[in-house]
Amino acid sequence: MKDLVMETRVDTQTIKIKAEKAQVFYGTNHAIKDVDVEIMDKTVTAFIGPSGCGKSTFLRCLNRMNDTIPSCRVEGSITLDGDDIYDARVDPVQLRAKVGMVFQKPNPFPKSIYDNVAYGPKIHGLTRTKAELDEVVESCLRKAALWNEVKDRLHSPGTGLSGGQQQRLCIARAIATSPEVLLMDEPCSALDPIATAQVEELIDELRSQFSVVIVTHSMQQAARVSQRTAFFHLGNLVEFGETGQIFTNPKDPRTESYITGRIG
Ligand SMILES: Nc1ncnc2c1ncn2[C@@H]1O[C@H](COP(=O)(O)OP(=O)(O)OP(=O)(O)O)[C@@H](O)[C@H]1O
Repeated sequence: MKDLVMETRVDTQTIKIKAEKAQVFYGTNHAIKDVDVEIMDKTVTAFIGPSGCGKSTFLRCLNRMNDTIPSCRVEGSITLDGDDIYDARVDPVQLRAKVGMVFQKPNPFPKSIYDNVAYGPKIHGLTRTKAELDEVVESCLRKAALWNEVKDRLHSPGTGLSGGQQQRLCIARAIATSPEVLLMDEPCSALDPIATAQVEELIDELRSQFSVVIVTHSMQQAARVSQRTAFFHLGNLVEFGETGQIFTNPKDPRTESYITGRIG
């Protein structure tokens, strides 16, 4: 594992998201227990841990995606730039423009490539003219490393692209609202190794602009893309620190068992 860990340093100390004593229940199932986490700006944070440990549940708390699950209840405090995201005055749609999300399975809208990216800026009124919107679409497709492959077919359906291209289109769509944080739930699990490498490269570029939080089953991927890693086990956050330390010198025996393949 050691040789895979990138020696990148966390180059900012600004906290974007802070969770304190976060709890999540699905009915009586206590899925997340007392989690305290600080997500730093311009940093990639990886959530790792065995299946069912609560990584996706906790990720979805960070932009209130769990609001859409009727049995789900969130307690504790989660703030973005110091403001409580669960405050009654917070509009979840506005929150999700600031804290965007990319899912495991690429899910482009049944619209053109152009309209997939233009959708967010349009509904949030971020551009005034067609020319401005064209610029945003082009710049997001470029940032998502997709422009050259689609520039001649912007009005073809997004669903007609390959899986890897569709995932990069979903990333372009997510960054079109200029988010401050991008949540990615196993974004490469449906992709082949080449498309995975392209998305990983993209993640590294995106962190110059905002925070990225990625759930991954691949410890190699966590080691390659993240600067900080959180290890979850049975709904608890067991250990959270710099990725190099977690993979080479874990403090908790449960983390060590997981990264050496003894649990999970
Ligand atoms: N929509 C849901 N409704 C009810 N229970 C859920 C729901 N989603 C997750 N859970 C439960 O919450 C717990 C944590 O699941 P979660 O999917 O967050 O784990 P995970 O670590 O992301 O797992 P995986 O790696 O397999 O995706 C599990 O007990 C799961 O059954």
